[in-house]
Amino acid sequence: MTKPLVLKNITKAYQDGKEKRIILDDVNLELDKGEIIAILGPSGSGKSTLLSIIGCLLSADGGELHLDGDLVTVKNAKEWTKRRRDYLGFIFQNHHLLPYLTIIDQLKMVAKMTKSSVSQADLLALLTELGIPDCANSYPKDMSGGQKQRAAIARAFVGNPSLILADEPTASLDEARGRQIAELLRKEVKAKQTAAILVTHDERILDVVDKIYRLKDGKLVLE
Ligand SMILES: Nc1ncnc2c1ncn2[C@@H]1O[C@H](COP(=O)(O)OP(=O)(O)OP(=O)(O)O)[C@@H](O)[C@H]1O
Repeated sequence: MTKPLVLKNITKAYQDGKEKRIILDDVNLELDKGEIIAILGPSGSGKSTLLSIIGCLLSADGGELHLDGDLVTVKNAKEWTKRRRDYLGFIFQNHHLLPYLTIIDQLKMVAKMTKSSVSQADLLALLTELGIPDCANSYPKDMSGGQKQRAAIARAFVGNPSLILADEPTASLDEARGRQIAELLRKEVKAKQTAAILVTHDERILDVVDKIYRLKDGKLVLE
């Protein structure tokens, strides 16, 4: 079975004055379809760096990144954009919704960009699954933080990506809403058999994930 993500011996270092600081030191990771994992680690441990490499936003110094069986070697930005569109969905700490489009129009735009043949009814069904059918024609400014994050999850799933990358998706929400968002994410991952990586400091949501990894001293370790 093709895995949504395989990382082999990923390395990354940054120049710090005259010194080279190793941030990722032979990181290996595999995800199966329908698997949701969390990556924890103290501030500065390299979580964003790792997520950026997986998200085709930053090149590794060494190692291999395979998305859905496709080896991503090209450093050409056009190829990266295509990889992001074909394989990935992103969820950020602060929703990143467009202020000037209604939610349904934002979903339609992603459907068009990813060339996926979803109907308006499919998109409305997705919003219903996420508990915000009434927000279809709303603008982000008229929605609560939790509703916006639900819309951001919906947007990440449009186009059926094989892997969702979520960077601190609950950080801007209170405990109850944070949990609801994490549980919804898990439900969608399982229903759609997408894989997902949650980078988080939020230890309260760790029971929704299948596996917990910690990034420490450049190494990714399974708990
Ligand atoms: N472009 C860069 N040039 C030099 N150093 C960098 C660069 N980007 C990140 N770093 C350093 O690499 C280390 C890892 O940063 P990264 O942002 O990946 O950590 P993080 O675990 O995501 O932290 P946080 O939880 O605070 O977001 C940090 O020490 C940071 O200062």
